[in-house]
Amino acid sequence: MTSRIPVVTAAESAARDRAAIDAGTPSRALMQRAGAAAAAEIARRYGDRLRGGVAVHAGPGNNGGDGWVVAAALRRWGATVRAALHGADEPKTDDARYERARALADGTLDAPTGSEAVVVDGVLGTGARGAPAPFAAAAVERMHVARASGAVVVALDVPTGLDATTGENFDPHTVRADLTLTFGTLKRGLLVARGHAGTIAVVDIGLGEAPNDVGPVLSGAADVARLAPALDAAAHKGTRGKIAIVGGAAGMAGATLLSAEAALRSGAGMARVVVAPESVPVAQTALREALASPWPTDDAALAHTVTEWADVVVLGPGLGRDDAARALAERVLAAWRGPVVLDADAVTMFAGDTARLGTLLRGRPALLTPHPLELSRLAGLSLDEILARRFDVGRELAATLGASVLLKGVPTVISDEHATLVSATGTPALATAGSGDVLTGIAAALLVHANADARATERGAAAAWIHGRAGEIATARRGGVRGTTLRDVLGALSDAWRGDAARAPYPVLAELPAVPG
Ligand SMILES: NC(=O)C1=CN([C@@H]2O[C@H](COP(=O)(O)OP(=O)(O)OC[C@H]3O[C@@H](n4cnc5c(N)ncnc54)[C@H](OP(=O)(O)O)[C@@H]3O)[C@@H](O)[C@H]2O)[C@@H](O)CC1
Ligand SMILES: Nc1ncnc2c1ncn2[C@@H]1O[C@H](COP(=O)(O)OP(=O)(O)O)[C@@H](O)[C@H]1O
Ligand SMILES: [K+]
Repeated sequence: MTSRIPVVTAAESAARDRAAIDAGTPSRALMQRAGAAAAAEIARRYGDRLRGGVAVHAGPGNNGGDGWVVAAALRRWGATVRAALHGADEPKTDDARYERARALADGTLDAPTGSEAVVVDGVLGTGARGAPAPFAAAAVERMHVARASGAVVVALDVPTGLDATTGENFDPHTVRADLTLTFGTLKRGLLVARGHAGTIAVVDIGLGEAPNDVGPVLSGAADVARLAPALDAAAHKGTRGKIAIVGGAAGMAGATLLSAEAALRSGAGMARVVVAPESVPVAQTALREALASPWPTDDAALAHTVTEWADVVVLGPGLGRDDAARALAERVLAAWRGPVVLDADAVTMFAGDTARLGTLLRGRPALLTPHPLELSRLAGLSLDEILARRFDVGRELAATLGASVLLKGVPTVISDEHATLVSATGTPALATAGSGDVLTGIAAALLVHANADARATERGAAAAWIHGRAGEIATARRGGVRGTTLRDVLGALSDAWRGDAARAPYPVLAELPAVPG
């Protein structure tokens, strides 16, 4: 059973299939495993609905082949199955032709009527190129109509009309699935286009252990549990770690406070916000658990409030980007040589100056947590380029900086020279101002609290996972995204840390919930 779940492009997916075939598993066996596992998952999840009939829409390639295996299996198990082949009179691959013939050997399959309670999308998978041709667009339209009248739509491998590599969609010619059963690997596009994929389940088809390369792999609850051990029974506030958060220009103290509270709710023993003098009184009143100090004006104050006090320093929340802020950031980074998290303004202020930032950061655990616009400014690349290369761009920059780069978004990608981790938890409830500050605080706590040999990249990935999971829990409690605030997310951190998310049984290797609107 695979433990590392690679997050792949369409080409990488095909290459992994080919490697398994070259290693001795016939392609037909892979197709049969994919189809059989998909049929079993459909029966397990939608057993009650099977009485309402199943429609299978098959395309001309191997994605259609998977569909014929599903059709045959569900019919054997007693469901009324109807099926249609789209785009050809005969499937175009040997395996798909064989599986269609096998499905029809049990008796003809009528064409779908549109009244079936379960619809299976086997029209296009990883072999799709560009916008769906008219035959595929017509099949997608039929699936939209069925879903609008109450059917559940299950996509095999990838929803038709979704680019498996980029997540680009061709709406209205892209399937909106309730469930996507994806085979052996997790396709990048599914993580970008969560709204189209529905629940995503990665199903084992026996491709074998993933190659141990630097390609992206999915982070999950098990990784967090492995990384962050329980707190010591004899812990005191000193051993639980002290986090100094430097930021909070006038009117922006809240950013540091959100970080501080998130750090305290993630295991840290003490948090100190180091803010503009006028922000000190408000910080003290707003978060009684935190210490508050003004920005240091001399070395003694810097030592007292930051360098000789902290275990981890966060730089950036609400810091501002003027000359004074840059001077403060340089002073802190030069005097403090321990673990740092750089966020927001502290990232942006080094725009076009990555060499200087690399000099300041090298030789210690360092995590940058930019959102795509911040990374675009820092790296001097367009926002479109960052988004198009979101799975790779952080690794390249990390090499220049000697630091880990956590690129926020849907999904979040955390990388250094040696590894790329992908965290795919969260809901749009997190898309509000201050959300990044909460993540920063969690990450800071994890720079103290984690197994000693864990790299900053792994700690950052765990932080992103916890942040997103807290967002999911808060959203579920509020019954939707609207009405959920960061206060709810902070309140859900304790449950996120318990990590008790139910795990789907084998052959599901990983499951990502449908994202609520
Ligand atoms: N490889 C394996 O061992 C395994 C693969 N598996 C399964 O196979 C899937 C990949 O199969 P695949 O490579 O046959 O591609 P697939 O997605 O069926 O599409 C190709 C067909 O669609 C056509 N087509 C292309 N673009 C189009 C468009 N825009 N609009 C309309 N048509 C378009 C294209 O036409 P052509 O370019 O040839 O003219 C061709 O006929 C994969 O997702 C998984 O489900 C599993 O069984 C596990 C083992
Ligand atoms: N739709 C979404 N689904 C999941 N996570 C999201 C979504 N929108 C935002 N997030 C997460 O919320 C955080 C937002 O951070 P950021 O953009 O820095 O916000 P801010 O600067 O306002 O604090 C990131 O961790 C991001 O991944
Ligand atoms: K499909």
